[in-house]
Amino acid sequence: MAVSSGKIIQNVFVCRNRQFDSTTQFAVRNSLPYNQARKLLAWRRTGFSAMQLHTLTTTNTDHGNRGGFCCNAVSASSAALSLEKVDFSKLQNGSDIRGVAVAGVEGEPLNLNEHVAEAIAAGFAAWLMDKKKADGSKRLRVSIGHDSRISAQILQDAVSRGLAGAGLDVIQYGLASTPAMFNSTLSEDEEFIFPVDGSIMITASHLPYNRNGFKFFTNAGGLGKADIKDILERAASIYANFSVDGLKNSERAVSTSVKRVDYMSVYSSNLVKAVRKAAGNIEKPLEGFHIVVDAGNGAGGFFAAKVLEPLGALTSGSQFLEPDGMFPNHIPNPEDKAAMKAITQAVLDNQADLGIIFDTDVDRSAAVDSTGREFNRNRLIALMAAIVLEEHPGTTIVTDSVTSDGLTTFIEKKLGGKHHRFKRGYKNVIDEGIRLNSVGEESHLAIETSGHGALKENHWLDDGAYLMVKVLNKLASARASGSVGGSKVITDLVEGLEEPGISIELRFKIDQSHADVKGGSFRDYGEAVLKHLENTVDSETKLQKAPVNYEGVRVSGYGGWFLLRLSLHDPVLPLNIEAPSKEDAVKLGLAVLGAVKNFSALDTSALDKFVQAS
Ligand SMILES: O=P(O)(O)OC[C@H]1O[C@H](O)[C@H](O)[C@@H](O)[C@@H]1O
Repeated sequence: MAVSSGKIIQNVFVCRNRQFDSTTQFAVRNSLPYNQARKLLAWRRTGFSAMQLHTLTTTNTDHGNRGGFCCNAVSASSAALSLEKVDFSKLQNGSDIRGVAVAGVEGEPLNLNEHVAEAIAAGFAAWLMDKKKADGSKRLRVSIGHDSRISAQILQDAVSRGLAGAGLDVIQYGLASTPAMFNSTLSEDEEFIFPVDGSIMITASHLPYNRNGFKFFTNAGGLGKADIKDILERAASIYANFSVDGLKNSERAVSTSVKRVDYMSVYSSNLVKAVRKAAGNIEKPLEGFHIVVDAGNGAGGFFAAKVLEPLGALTSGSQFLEPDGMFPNHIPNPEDKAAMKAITQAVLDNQADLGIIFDTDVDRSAAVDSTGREFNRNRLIALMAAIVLEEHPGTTIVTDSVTSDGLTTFIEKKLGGKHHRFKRGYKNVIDEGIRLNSVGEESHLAIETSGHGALKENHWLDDGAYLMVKVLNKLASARASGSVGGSKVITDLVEGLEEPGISIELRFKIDQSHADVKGGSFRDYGEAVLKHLENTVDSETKLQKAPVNYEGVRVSGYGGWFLLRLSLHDPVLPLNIEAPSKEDAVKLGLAVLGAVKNFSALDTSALDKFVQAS
């Protein structure tokens, strides 16, 4: 694909958002299709401009940057600004920022409005200038992209103001994937103004429509927890110095430093080139394959038109490619049962060779073979491990903690690799892959059951689209070597993977208002539960603690295993059980229940129900 189809589109004027009056709202709402009208209602309390609504609807109907671009403009109505007290530290979610960006959901007050977003962007700008030791002789540049959320536009404008106000150049990519944003810090093309010094993706992954957030990148990768904390602290002091008058009056001179580029075309064309190269420079290596894509109305719809079709694949029957931040069809999440059912049905209905599904911001993916067999969670890891171990015999595969025993046997006995089961959390898994290499242990793949997977060859970037490119390479090379169509080559790669009869995850909430927790931290309480469970297991002859374990308490018994651990972010103890049968799973469940029953701030009702239903 010719890169020149992208290019710089235009300078963008980024104004502060204004609330428009109810007559205008009514007029605009009545001119909208049903979905957009619902979005407008959701937005009433947050305030946004008529032009932004125009942008929103254009984005929604003009999927995947297929050539249409729209420009923000200054709206005319009066400002309605307020600066509420915000606890910035609450916006940290591990190595991401997440918050409530749309008001109206009970119990979920808005804490990520445009002013907060502007302060966070200014905080990132300050952090980046320190990091890059910018001395003012060169303007730093930052790219901004977003997924399909209804708050995307307002946050993109606010972030642009925060960056440009700090003296940085801003390049907006519009609807984009998270991995593409990281990529823009790495690849080079001055004509398209990249590499950028930093990048911001506006996304809350698969969370409900009212949430949003940010992920940050430099060419060293995604920012970690400590950097996010630093940025939020800087943002809090910047915000403390905002004043209503200052915000009203300072339409800062940012218009010259904000531009738009169709970067997704560049990124997609690189994926196309990668598949062509792997297939021996064949122009259409997927000719004859029928592949359906389910983007769940997130940002992944580009994959059908901009990757699969140029490679020759038929994509009819693909679904939910249009961005729609209300996610009306299913949650864009390859771990979600309804989402996997939807893509499986599409594969079967269309008699397709393969199905591909992405999460909202395309850093996660899963596949479905032509028989309707799902390749997510452990099976996706087995598939990727098989592909990577063919290329790098003996390499270590790093995974999260909830992977199955059968996967270890498969990687080690069948594929001849090493399985390093580490902690939950994509950043933990990726950082561990990088660390292993730095201490001399070769690792080429770090992957989570959630569908986040990163390859060393791809800069350790967790890219759902790139994982699927590796799968496409297998299809293409099978075709090149004369095999007939279909996805048998994929199915065969996981042959021999032992799968449990039953696999469940139950999540026990810790009641933070309970007298046993009050005043203390839920983490301490959770740790106490885990310690007690560990002691109980030690005295149980039928249960054995995993000899090597990095997170929580993992125990084998009754032909299966369980893992109880603290959630990375929430006051929750997730319990995973896998066993040959329901009966065995219940025995494991009862062992857990027996150990934790006296912790009355822990809600184990889901486990009670599970063991009683046996
Ligand atoms: O610990 P949990 O609550 O199960 O959450 C764990 C998950 O948290 C986030 O969503 C991360 O992006 C995932 O990489 C991680 O797997």
